[in-house]
Amino acid sequence: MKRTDYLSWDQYFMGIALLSAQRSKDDHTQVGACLVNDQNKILSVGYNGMPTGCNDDDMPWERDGEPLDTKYFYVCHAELNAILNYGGGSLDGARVYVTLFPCNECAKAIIQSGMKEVIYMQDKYADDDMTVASKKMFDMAGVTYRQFEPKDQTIELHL
Ligand SMILES: Nc1ccn([C@H]2C[C@H](O)[C@@H](COP(=O)(O)O)O2)c(=O)n1
Ligand SMILES: [Zn+2]
Repeated sequence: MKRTDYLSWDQYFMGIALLSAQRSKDDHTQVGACLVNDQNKILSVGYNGMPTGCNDDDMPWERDGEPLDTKYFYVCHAELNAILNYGGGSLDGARVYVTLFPCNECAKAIIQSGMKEVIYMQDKYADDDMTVASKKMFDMAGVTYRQFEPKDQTIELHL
C-alpha cells in the first residue's frame, strides 16, 4: 500500500533548510537555506557562519557592543552561502527555502541571481527596515514570497 504520511516537497526542502541551520555556531539565531530548481532538484544549501578561513573560535558571536566586536560585520548569511556554494551556473527561476525571511543584502543577491520564489519560515524581523526593504525589492523585481505552512508533522532524528 502507498504511504500517505510522506513529506510534501515544501516539507522536504524546509526540513533540509532546518537541518542545515543546525550547523550554525550562532547561539542566538540559526538560519538554513536550500535552493531548488523547477524540477524539485536541490541545487545548494547553506547556513549562517563565518567566512572560510575565519576561525569560528576567534570571531565574535556577540550581538551587542562595539560594532567590530559583534558578529554582524563578519557573519555570512545562510542564503548568500547557499548562492555562493552553488557551482552549477545559473539559478534562473530557482526558489529558495529559508528558515528566516531574507535581509536586504540577501534579497539583492536572490534577485540578481535570477531566483523567483522565496519560501520562508520565520519573519521575526518583519518590522525592521531591512525586511521592509527586502519586501519592497522583491515586489518590484517580481520575486514572490510566501510563508511555509507547517502541518505539525514531527520528524525525529536520532544521530
Ligand atoms: N535571512 C537571514 C537573516 C539573518 N541571518 C543570520 C545573521 C546572523 O548570524 C543571524 C541573525 O542574528 P540576530 O540578530 O538574530 O542575533 O542570522 C541569516 O543567515 N539570514
Ligand atoms: Zn541576509
